[in-house]
Amino acid sequence: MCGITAVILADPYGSAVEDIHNALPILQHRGQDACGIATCGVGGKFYTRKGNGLCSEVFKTQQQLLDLPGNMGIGHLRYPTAGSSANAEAQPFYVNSPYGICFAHNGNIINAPVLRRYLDHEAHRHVNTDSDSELLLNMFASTLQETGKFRVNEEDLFTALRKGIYERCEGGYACVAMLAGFGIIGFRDPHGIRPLVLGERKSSAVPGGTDYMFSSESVALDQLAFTNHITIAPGEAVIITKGNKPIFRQVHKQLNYAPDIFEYVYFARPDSIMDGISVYRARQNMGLSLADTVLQKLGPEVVKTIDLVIPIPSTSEVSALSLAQKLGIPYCQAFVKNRYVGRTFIMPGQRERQKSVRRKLNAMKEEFKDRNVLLVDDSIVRGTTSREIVHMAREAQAKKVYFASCAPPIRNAHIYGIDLADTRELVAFGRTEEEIAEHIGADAVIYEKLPDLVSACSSINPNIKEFEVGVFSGQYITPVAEGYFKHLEDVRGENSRKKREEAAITAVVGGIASEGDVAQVLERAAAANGHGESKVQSRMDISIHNFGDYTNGSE
Ligand SMILES: O=P(O)(O)OC[C@H]1O[C@H](OP(=O)(O)OP(=O)(O)O)[C@H](O)[C@@H]1O
Ligand SMILES: NC(=O)CC[C@H](N)C(=O)O
Ligand SMILES: [Mg+2]
Repeated sequence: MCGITAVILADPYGSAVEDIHNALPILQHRGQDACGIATCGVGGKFYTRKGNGLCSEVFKTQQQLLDLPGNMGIGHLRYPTAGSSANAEAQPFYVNSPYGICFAHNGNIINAPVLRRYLDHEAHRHVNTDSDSELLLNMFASTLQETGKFRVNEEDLFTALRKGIYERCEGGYACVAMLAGFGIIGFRDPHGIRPLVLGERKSSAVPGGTDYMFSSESVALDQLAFTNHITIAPGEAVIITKGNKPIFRQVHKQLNYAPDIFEYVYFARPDSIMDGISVYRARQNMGLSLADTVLQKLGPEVVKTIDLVIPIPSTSEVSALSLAQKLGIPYCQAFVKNRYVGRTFIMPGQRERQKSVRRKLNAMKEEFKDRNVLLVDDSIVRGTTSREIVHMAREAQAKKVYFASCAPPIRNAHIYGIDLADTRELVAFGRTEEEIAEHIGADAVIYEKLPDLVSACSSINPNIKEFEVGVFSGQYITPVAEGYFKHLEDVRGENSRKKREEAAITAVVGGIASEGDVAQVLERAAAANGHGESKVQSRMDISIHNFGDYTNGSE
């Protein structure tokens, strides 16, 4: 998941960067690695600022915003799922031909190697990075180029989207684009895997004029006073040109409407409505059904002995409260979160994630001491949080520690938006529930059942009958080409090799380690790469040598 937004103001002299810059922190939970804004000013000139870091780190001064003039623009927050986390892969991307296009993407393309080959061998376009988003942009640009026209119109754009993207690119995508001097575009994949919503606001400068904003989540529209939210349908594209009303077009026939259920579990903010489903209500429902499963699995006698239901801040708080209410057990926020530490799961690097759990959460000992506690989290993915948290509860002298997850066991890769090198990173991979409990140190682990999770969401909007649940079931909504998982592993392996080498060079140059040490550690790390537990050993070796955190998701 990443966060995307695009704005076009009715006022030709207005400044779109203000709204975009205000929207990005609201969507920050969708991507913490990189951030960027591109605007289009007088004469169709683009202005861009982007780079690695949070929004507040990339945009530090007022001048940096003043340097982005123009009444339309697009913004992006990145959580890398393809390519690397290099600065060069921060979005929006830009191509100068045809017409000048800026582009931002949320999602993951699963036939990237095919597209890359096509762009190189047949379309002869230069693709500068390993990002799948840059491929999408070039597929669009290359097809648009085929019109050979001096100036394009909306029809040409819809056709280029259909031929260049919908018919050739596979995976999950919600995108915004901006054509120099022309307008903005928003579109969504034919399954509606990734979200996109449009809102409008009365212009404060032009009587009768309307400003428009696309956003990954409705919460950004709410907070910036954009109303009349319209969910972009799967396979639908919307073009908004300067001073005009949006043109909606079903560019590709809607395949099965299957939003990614993980948006409701973890990605999205609770105060967003996605595909007509309130994330808050969906999480409440998850808590209610999980309460039933806890009762079934532990039995009423054990449940009676539980003193407290404790959420793992922040995402699980809504579900944990409804679970506690249903079981009639007191709810206690016994883990306190440091509000200045970001989301742990979407951080790059296992070492960073582990350190962050302890920096982010503190257990109030008085609440745990001599009590039986039921900890509730939205999901257990790598087990980084749950393992650490259970230890913290034990250190605080809890008696029994049960752990409940609002999502079922995750045993498969998430191919449309979670950065995982390989399924062996998943704590549930190849483990039974008992083994997972043992691994994280809990007395028992209770998981939501998949049909319960689906109905927690679909009961709110019965028009959405299907969800992308591949991460739980292994059955993905789009066909997955043979060799795709191997390709993912190779790309991530290659990235972490590069990072290892960079870290080693830095260590030698900085006098932290000798060349001999480095060679030895690199050799061991390379040999261990991809072989389960032995990776941990190599990671420890490297951290002993203080090379910094070179790991990028895959290790
Ligand atoms: O099993 P794991 O690999 O640890 O991943 C799952 C955890 O990561 C997420 O929390 P995160 O800290 O990212 O965000 P939050 O504050 O929104 O809960 C999620 O809410 C779980 O707590
Ligand atoms: N999380 C996302 O949506 C990522 C978008 C794109 N695949 C990237 O890695 O930059
Ligand atoms: Mg969490």
